[in-house]
Amino acid sequence: MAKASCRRLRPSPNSLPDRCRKACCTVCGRPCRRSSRSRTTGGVALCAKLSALTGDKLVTHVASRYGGGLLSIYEVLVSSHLAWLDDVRPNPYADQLAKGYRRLRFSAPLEQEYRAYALRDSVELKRVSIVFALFVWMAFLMVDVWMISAPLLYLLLVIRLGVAVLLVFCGRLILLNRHPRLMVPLSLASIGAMGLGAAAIIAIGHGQNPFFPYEGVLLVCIAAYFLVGLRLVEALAISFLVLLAYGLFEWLGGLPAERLFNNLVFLLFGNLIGAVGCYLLEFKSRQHFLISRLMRVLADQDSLTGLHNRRSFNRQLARLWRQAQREEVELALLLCDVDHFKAYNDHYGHQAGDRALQRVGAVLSESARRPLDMAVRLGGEEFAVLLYGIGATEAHQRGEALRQAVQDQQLAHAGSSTAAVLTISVGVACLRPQDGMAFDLLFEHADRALYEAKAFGRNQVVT
Ligand SMILES: Nc1nc2c(ncn2[C@@H]2O[C@H](COP(=O)(O)OP(=O)(O)OP(=O)(O)O)[C@@H](O)[C@H]2O)c(=O)[nH]1
Repeated sequence: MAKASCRRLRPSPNSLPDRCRKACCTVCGRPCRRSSRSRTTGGVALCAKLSALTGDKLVTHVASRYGGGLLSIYEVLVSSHLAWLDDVRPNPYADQLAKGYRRLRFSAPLEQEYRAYALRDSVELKRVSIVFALFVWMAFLMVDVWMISAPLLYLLLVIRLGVAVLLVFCGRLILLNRHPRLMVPLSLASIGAMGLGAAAIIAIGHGQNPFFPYEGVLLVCIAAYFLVGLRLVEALAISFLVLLAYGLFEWLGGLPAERLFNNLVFLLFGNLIGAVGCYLLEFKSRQHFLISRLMRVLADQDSLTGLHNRRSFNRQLARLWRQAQREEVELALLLCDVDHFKAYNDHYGHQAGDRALQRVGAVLSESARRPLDMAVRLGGEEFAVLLYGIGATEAHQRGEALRQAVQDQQLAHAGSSTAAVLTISVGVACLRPQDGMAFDLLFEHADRALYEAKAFGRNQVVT
């Protein structure tokens, strides 16, 4: 029944009611394996038969059986490889991976982050390339001397040396890397200068020697696609400008139309190959960025609550300890332990226990919203909140607010001898880091306070 209405309502899968979405494969419309949740969050639903196939077999099957275009095959392959992403969402990197980026563009904040990453990632490439470019540019001087004679040669030498001076200027700034924002404009200026210079030299050279090689223009374009770490759109723009200049200069220089046409066709196809390669490189670079960032987040995150895990906490505590010492401010640590949690598990079951921990985690995460604060699940039913630049009195108040907020969640706890609802005990410690003081001390103080809070009857804050 669901399948029949589904077929009738096609071709707009997104307008289908949830039951129908759940029932239909994106490719063939047959009942699928994946849930409506994963379908609506960007994954591609697959019928049982398609899900059983992998790799080449899957492509062949889709293409031959259903006549699907390149787009469908791409979606089927990408979605089947990234099906695991549903387990770690919501997360901006996972969301973007699942959504795709065929147009080589992420959503706004991620796009900025990627560009900064790509810039840092390509600094070394840019440095090597600019030196290499200068070397090759000057090596072509031999071709000029060999194929062109004076007085035209002098004009070529002026252009070649002029471009070389510009390359040295840009190269120096690129090697120093004092102004990261200038790296892309400097790369574009270097490529542009070489492209326009080469186009002018070739057009002038053809005036005297029709065999003067024009392929140097293509070398410059290939450098734009592969050697300077430009994004595809930047490489395409500068290459287009270089080709335009080449066509214009040759036309002004009087190159026969048939030869100009042949040369341009060759250069265009060379650029096409470069652009496809550059697209694939950028696609992979973006994928690497998303996956590596996602892995970093997952490695530092507690999978149940989404809070920081112990590893992330240890690293951050050591870092903040040093910073607090430099800035001469206090660090506060609130150690929180859920009261009678074993009894909660025993009474309501492990799944309910997990949900309760998630609720406690959400309350804690609300209390650590400033950039240098952090909420952590240390393990089991033990949590911590690290607060930067906060004194003992305020830290105690924050602990009390936390305890109250957890109690206000009103999670019934029939197995507790402390209260009718789930509660936490909080141990608070506050220290101003000094020379020779280890950050373990903060932890020890908070642990002792927590022990006292438990010993004095639980559901309370001890500083
Ligand atoms: N549901 C669930 N339970 C967990 C998890 N991690 C640890 N636990 C349970 O948490 C319980 C902790 O028990 P205890 O260490 O005895 O602490 P408690 O019962 O809270 O006693 P007090 O701290 O003295 O109030 C154990 O039963 C663990 O199985 C988890 O991820 N999910």
